[in-house]
Amino acid sequence: MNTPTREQIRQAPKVLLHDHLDGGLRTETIIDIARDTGYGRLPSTDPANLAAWFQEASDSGSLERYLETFDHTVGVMQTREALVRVAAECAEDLADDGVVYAEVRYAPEQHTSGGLSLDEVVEAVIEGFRIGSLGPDGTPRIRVGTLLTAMRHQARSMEIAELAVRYRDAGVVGFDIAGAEAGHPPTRHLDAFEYLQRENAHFTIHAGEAFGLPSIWQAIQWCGADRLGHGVRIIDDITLSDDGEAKLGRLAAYVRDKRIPLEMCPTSNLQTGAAPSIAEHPIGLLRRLNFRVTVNTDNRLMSATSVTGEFAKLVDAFGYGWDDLQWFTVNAMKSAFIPFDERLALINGVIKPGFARLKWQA
Ligand SMILES: O=c1[nH]cnc2c1ncn2[C@H]1C[C@H](O)[C@@H](CO)O1
Ligand SMILES: [Zn+2]
Repeated sequence: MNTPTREQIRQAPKVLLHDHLDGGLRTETIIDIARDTGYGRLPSTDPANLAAWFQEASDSGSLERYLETFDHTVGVMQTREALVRVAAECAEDLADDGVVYAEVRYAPEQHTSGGLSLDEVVEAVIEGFRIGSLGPDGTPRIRVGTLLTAMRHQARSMEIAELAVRYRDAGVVGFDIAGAEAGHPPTRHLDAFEYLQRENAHFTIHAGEAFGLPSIWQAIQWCGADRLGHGVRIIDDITLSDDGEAKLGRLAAYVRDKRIPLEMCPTSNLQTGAAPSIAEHPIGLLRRLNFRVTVNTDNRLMSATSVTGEFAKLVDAFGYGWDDLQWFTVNAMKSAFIPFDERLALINGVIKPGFARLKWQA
């Protein structure tokens, strides 16, 4: 079996569960829309400088400061035209990166200052994903599902959860909460999570990124999260002895036993200070211990990354081979919020044959 090169990784059929729509805009698009809509606060109107600005400003080591950069992306996503364009380009960019299934999230409540209703926002984004998913021959190259996020410092989670249920048959596959984690525990939104459970709906919760085990514990044991956004701090409940043997605390054991998916985003974690380097990122240990680890981008613009980029960094840091990359990918597909038979069809019909072809390529 060969060692995966970057170009081969790009060609592999990949799955992405944690990617923010407002964290993945093309810089040219931000500049175009800012010009057309009169948004005058961009730090630069040169695409390369603007890209560098986003990356540097996101490198602060603090989640709160990292989140400030979204003012500019959200700022240019306030019209139907802008939302359709951004979503279409997102689907195109992911398909060009070899992603075959993606769940992309954003917070509808942040896109109404130009006068759109929540429903109009959701419909514009779904339309953009539909357009951007189509290849030149008119057949889809990628499947994109939407996750609707509620901002954890706001009080609109119930409304957004209802929105997610209302659009569940039109392309919305789940719900999430995001934003500053410290001081905003998941249980603040318990009514929304309980409502979703009664509706048999799926949700993930950003937890264990900028705050530790109590956040993860609440997300799972109080709120009933299907998956954890990041979840890196679960390592605080794992002790390693000198000979490398790991002892799992009760919460870590629960997460592993129940196969709760971890939506890990290595580069983003370095920028917000949740991990010191890729080589020291908890993903290495969690993969070794067979937690249900998935690999994600979080914010492609802020981290200047892609799924291919994240995989390539892990190959470099941990010496991962094709079997590891396929394992992450199958984990992600198993953990997706679409029906079981559709997940299985993608695993057996697209992912496994695609990896098999690349593994033995000369
Ligand atoms: O990694 C993250 N942690 C918490 N919140 C985040 C992260 N990345 C993006 N967000 C926020 C900022 C966006 O405006 C919002 C919706 O996508 O979600
Ligand atoms: Zn995120």
